[in-house]
Amino acid sequence: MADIQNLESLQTPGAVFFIFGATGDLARRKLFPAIYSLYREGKLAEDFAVIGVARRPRTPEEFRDDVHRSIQEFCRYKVEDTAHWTRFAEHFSYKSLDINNIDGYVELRELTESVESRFGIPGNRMFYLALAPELFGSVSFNLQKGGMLSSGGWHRLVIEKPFGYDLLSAQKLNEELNQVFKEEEIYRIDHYLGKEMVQNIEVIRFANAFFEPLWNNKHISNIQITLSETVGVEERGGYYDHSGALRDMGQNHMLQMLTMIAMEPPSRLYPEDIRDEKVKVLRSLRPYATPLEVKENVVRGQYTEGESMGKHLPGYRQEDKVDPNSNTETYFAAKVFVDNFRWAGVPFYIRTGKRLPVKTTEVVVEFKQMPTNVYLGQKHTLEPNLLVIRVNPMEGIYIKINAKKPGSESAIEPLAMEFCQSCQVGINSPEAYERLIYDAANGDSTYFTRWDEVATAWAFVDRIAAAWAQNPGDISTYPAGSWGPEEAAELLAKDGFHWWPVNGQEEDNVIWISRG
Ligand SMILES: NC(=O)C1=CN([C@@H]2O[C@H](COP(=O)(O)OP(=O)(O)OC[C@H]3O[C@@H](n4cnc5c(N)ncnc54)[C@H](OP(=O)(O)O)[C@@H]3O)[C@@H](O)[C@H]2O)C=CC1
Ligand SMILES: O=C1O[C@H](COP(=O)(O)O)[C@@H](O)[C@H](O)[C@H]1O
Repeated sequence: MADIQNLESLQTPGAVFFIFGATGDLARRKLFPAIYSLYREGKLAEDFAVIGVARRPRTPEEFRDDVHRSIQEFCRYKVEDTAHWTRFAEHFSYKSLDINNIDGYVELRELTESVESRFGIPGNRMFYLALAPELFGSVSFNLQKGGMLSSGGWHRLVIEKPFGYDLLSAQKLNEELNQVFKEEEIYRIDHYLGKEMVQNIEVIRFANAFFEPLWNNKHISNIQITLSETVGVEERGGYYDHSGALRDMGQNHMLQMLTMIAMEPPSRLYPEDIRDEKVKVLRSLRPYATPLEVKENVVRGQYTEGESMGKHLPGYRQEDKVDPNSNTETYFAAKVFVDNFRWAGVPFYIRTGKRLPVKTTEVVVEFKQMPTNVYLGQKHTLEPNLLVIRVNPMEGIYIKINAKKPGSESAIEPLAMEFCQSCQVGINSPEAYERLIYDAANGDSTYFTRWDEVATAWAFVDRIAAAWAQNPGDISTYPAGSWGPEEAAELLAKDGFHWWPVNGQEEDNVIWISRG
């Protein structure tokens, strides 16, 4: 394993990065731009190579043109210097190959060995599978059979979500992968774990003496996690209609964020120590015992036609490649409990959905009210204190406190003290995929999901999915461009809470003090 204490100063070790699915959407929008950003920042050593693999024929020049276009469109750095571009692009090769056909792997091995000898790469190979999950098993088996795993260096498999459709299919997939790769060689991507502010949750919690003593059920009344999107299903209707919001966002990104908020401090910052703490949280999630409990605690919804920013939006059932009678949820909200000493009795409210009014990822930690309100006589109700962690698109944190209105005798007003990281750091903030590719190349698995995390998350989610499957038509609707079904507000109202506004849509009465 790399010396993870010194990662910030490391260049990646010499390696070949294989991108299986190199003609696909993920490679174009995320992977090529991430590799280019790492190169621009000097984080990739010169002894690297990228081999793109997919069925479509491409000459090396055509492939490099694809990469160039993707960078110009999606990367935070643009290509400006031709000589610099040529030096970067010469590291890229392409192999047209049907993953299921073993014959092509002989040529792939020959190409790999010639590239390794040209750039002096010591046999380290990282296989990034930007492919449909049905192909994961076949490709890993054929990599072994085709002699791609017998070079002298390390071999790592990076795989995209979804990791299975439920616990059973995930177990089957994992068994297939384990026939070829050891657990420590498998890097399961959850790109939310690569986001700056998701990683910052750990620092905010474990590097600030005034949060940790309050971070428990004695002082926190509830926690809200929102992952809202304005987009619909775009071109991914075929995949999404089979998946739905619970599997697409809930099983992975939402529960991973919850673990970062709820985990105990690890004794050391080694990957396995952190992952041990995260899996303990997942094991402590209170399972819904009956379909009735699911109904009472989990809201599901599907968007109908609506409007956003003056634009008419179609309903989900009218989207491309979606069944016109589909009951797939495009929204869910849930009340979740973490049954351990720290969190007993504190509800975690989580929600995600497509076609909501704003794109945002935010965590709101709401603190308990003061034991008594000494200002009640002066007719002041006190707002609860909040800590808000903004993950996306705004990055930063703010705390909301009550303060005396300057100049008045007794008026109290809520005051938000904000650090806006995205305002300060802006364009230099690394994209999630940059960080994750960099970490995988350096052998740091901290921000990848371990098998027991994936399995435990599926076990929790499967109960919800099974209850829904008993009554598929029992789904609420919400107009596209709204905040989801009304039942989601009732979920909190029953407990005396409400969803706090997100993404800068704060209440008018708050005074802002910002740095950034
Ligand atoms: N796109 C995104 O934003 C995200 C995607 N993901 C996941 O990433 C993975 C890839 O997604 P995405 O890029 O959108 O998918 P695409 O459908 O756009 O791309 C799939 C790629 O797989 C290649 N491919 C398909 N079958 C074969 C085969 N038999 N042999 C060789 N290559 C093959 C295709 O190339 P060709 O047709 O030339 O063979 C293409 O390059 C999926 O698991 C998805 O769930 C996860 C999060 C976000
Ligand atoms: O994994 C996924 O994430 C995206 C949202 O990611 P973000 O980084 O833009 O917040 C979501 O649109 C997609 O459906 C899902 O598969």
